[in-house]
Amino acid sequence: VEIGAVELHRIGMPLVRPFETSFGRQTERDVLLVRVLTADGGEGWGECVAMADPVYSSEYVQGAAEVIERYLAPALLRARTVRASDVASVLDFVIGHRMAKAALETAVLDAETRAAGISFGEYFGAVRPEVDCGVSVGIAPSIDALLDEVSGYVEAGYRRIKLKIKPGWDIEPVAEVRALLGPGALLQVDANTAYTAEHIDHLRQLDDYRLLLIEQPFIEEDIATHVALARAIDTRVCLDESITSVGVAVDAIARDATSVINIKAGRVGGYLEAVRIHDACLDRDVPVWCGGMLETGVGRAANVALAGLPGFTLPGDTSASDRYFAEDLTESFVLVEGRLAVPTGPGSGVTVRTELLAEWRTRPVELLT
Ligand SMILES: O=C(O)CCC(=O)N[C@@H](C(=O)O)c1ccccc1
Repeated sequence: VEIGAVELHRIGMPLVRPFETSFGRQTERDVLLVRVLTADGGEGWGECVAMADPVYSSEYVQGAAEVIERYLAPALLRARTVRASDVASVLDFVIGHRMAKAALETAVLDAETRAAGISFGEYFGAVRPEVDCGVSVGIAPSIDALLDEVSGYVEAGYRRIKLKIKPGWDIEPVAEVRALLGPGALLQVDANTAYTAEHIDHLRQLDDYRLLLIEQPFIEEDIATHVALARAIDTRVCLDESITSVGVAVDAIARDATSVINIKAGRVGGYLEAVRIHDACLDRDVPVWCGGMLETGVGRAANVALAGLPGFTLPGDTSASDRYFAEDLTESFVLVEGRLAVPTGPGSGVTVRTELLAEWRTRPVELLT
């Protein structure tokens, strides 16, 4: 596509309930959206998944907006005519800033596929018309509150429960939820790097609860301790924050640090790298699932399309819109028998509701040409 201009949109969306993890408590999303305008009047949208503060990764929304304004959008505008598959190389003079780059690449991909009349699912190689959905459950104020929230999600039909854990909130919540769900239900935990090597013996207790996996117990850079844990426990070790590219994924698998991977397009620089990680994992019989970053329908649509690929054999954090938002920025994603349908329309297949964009805006639109 020929890039005419890039717009940065910033909106605030309250969460229907606080979302607590080992790195903090969130009550709203500060969302940065990128809109690419093509010379022939087309458009494409991309959602930046960076959080308001650099507590999950080093990226944060205001930083992403600035690196797009100052470096990434000018480079894309200078390149003028690009395919989505060119964007990573146009932007690779900037080190890191993967979530910012992913938003731009996705906007170009959306514009390109809309113009070509093909869906993200077709472009990525999705093989299923709908995907099994899991749900991520935050750290709760009490065990009773946790069990209430989990019961609601079971009622809603979610096919997998993921519990956030941290030292002091792990074995008991897992034991109580396992008792509530029964022995066969799909259950996993996510530590978001909250543990250290000293906790390996403690984490061994998780083997009593038939978990699908334990996600990212240690810090992003510490592959060796994930290897030590994988040797010490039966529960599969899954990486999230550590996996920033296909090269890192292949290395972590080769070192037996992980045997299942959470793929988040924003974390790895975009959906094209996400598909490359999927393909590498498929070749190595490593199952993958689609992670989430509380996306609006813009990012959610792309995640659901990605989750349609053959190697996504575990339910992802691809929840319905109402898991996080009273109202979505696009058409709502509604769970049907614990599944979401892969959008079939051109591009992402969803439409940004411009009246809500205007209503929820927290900053003036930035037009970059
Ligand atoms: O369902 C979702 O979109 C959220 C799933 C989830 O738990 N995301 C976590 C994570 O660590 O994977 C997260 C949330 C917010 C910010 C960073 C990470």
